[in-house]
Amino acid sequence: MKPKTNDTETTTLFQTLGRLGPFVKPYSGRLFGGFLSALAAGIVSLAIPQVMGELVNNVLHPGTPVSALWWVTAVVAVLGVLEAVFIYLRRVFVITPASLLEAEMRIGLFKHLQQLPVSFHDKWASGQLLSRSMGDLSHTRRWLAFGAIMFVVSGVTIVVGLVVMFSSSWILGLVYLVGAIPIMIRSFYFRNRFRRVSRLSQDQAGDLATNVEESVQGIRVLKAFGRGQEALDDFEARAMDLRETEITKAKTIASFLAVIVSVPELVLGIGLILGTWLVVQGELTVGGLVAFFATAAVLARPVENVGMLLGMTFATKTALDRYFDVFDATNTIVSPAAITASTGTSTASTATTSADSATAASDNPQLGEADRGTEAAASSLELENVTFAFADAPDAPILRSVDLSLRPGETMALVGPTGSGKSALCELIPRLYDVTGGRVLLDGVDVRELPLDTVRSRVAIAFEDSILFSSTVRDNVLLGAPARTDEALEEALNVAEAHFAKELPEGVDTMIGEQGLSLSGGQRQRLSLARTIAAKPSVLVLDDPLSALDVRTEEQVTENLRAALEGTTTLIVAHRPSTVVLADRVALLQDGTIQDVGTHEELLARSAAYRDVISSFEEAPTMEEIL
Ligand SMILES: Nc1ncnc2c1ncn2[C@@H]1O[C@H](COP(=O)(O)OP(=O)(O)OP(=O)(O)O)[C@@H](O)[C@H]1O
Repeated sequence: MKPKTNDTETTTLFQTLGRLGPFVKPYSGRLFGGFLSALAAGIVSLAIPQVMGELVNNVLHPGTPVSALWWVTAVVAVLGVLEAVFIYLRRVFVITPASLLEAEMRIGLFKHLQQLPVSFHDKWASGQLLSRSMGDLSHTRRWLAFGAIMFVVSGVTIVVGLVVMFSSSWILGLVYLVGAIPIMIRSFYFRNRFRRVSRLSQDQAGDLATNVEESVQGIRVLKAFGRGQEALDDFEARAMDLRETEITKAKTIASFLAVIVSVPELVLGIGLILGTWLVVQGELTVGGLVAFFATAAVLARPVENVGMLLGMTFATKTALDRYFDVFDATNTIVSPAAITASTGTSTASTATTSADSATAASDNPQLGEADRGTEAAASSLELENVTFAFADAPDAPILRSVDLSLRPGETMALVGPTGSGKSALCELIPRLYDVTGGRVLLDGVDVRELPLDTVRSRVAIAFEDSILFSSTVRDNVLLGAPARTDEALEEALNVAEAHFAKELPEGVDTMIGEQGLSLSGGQRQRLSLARTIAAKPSVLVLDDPLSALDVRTEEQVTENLRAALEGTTTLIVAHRPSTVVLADRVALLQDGTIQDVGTHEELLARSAAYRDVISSFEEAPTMEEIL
């Protein structure tokens, strides 16, 4: 089960929000402009009650000329318009930076996800990554564009409003301030509760996204096995869990709002009684009392907003924690620092850096040359005492003391029982995983000591599960090709026996993949193989990429490969005797280690284990055919 949640809180609110600093810095000018506009709008709204107090004290009495009334009204109207203008300016200032920041953080996360090793993706559910790069960042944008600024402005408005109240009557100001005590106590409990429930809801939303993704991807299986109802029940249970959490969240906010709204109302009632008494005692003017109430009315909105904004701020902290959970995941498969610096590849340092081997790589003209864009000569490939264990099972190595040596241009078949670690071995070569012991050597140099770009351009791998992207046949096949020419495309399609691509409605420009034409398993495999061939690697790793082809086509493809990739070092996982026969040598992988290496005939003659594996092959030919 992939980890989905991280309930442990390791950072405070300010630490998490502080991490937005570098992202916000380029836009600090505009955001500050937005803050000033919002502040100005708050201050102007507070000035209106003062003008009204003036109106009551100095204008509204018998004998005042009507022109004075007009004058005061005009001032109030101008202040109202000014407030509206400042609110408009706040939006204008913040909308661009907030949306740009959201886009940049999203792109940054995607880039990081691309760089993170396969072992990271083994552990993380895709729905969690989706919700973190979409929903959580939208939340952050909304908070930055509105929540953060309004939170500060509301706070400032409340403080300024209190000062104004104190200046007209310290007793009334004190009553209003005392009312803040239950609000502060409630805020404390609200903060803790809301933080937990908000994290739970965002994690559950991620799980739900995973569920939708898996159900859509596996729709055929669900339908074929009549398991639609179970899938629906499972989805419904998760959706209802999320609903429960959302309700708890809403109740948490509602109970906080109940305090935050009712306490000021209560304070206002007490203020009315006290204020009237103060007016009767001659200690407060009627205008002062009116100004107090008008100020309290202006403050009602910011006080009410503080609850909602506090909730939004904590939800944003959770969203950012979830974002940084992924963003902070360290990339363990990187280029050595010394070579990175000279090639300009942007990666972190690596534990496997060695100055000697960096020199070895740059001294070796074959390995030191630029990567994509050149057709590489064959390389030798060696696995030297290799041990490998997956990160989630470090004490149960899949591969132990594996020694294997392929000469430049040699084709070696790798056979072994299912689950013996053939795919794991293949994935060590282009560093999709790193060995946990021993070394993988390309032309005598440890792959961990070569720039990652070099390794990935020298080694091309085709998987059994052929992944095609929503794009044209041309783009899919030429994905890693040094030359994106028609000739390269034609050659790759021919070798992979993928002539069908030219017969598609729009030929090689037909859209395929999830958003395009559906292809059969064998067609997908052939295009995936063509993609590997078009990459013109010096080491070709074929992890059973022909399994969906019929025997004749597979034989044809294997023959084509031998002719077209003459001089390319090839390691091919084989499940059919026809593939094995065409290889120069065969390696038998069993119980996590290489048991024997030799020609097909040699192994047949001397290895009972090999004969067992061969006879278990689905399409096992007769002994006469084999010999
Ligand atoms: N991410 C992972 N974490 C832990 N164990 C894994 C992981 N991926 C694969 N395994 C286990 O490693 C072992 C070797 O798997 P691998 O896919 O390399 O076998 P294989 O020889 O290619 O099998 P097949 O012939 O069926 O394709 C299996 O027992 C598998 O369950």
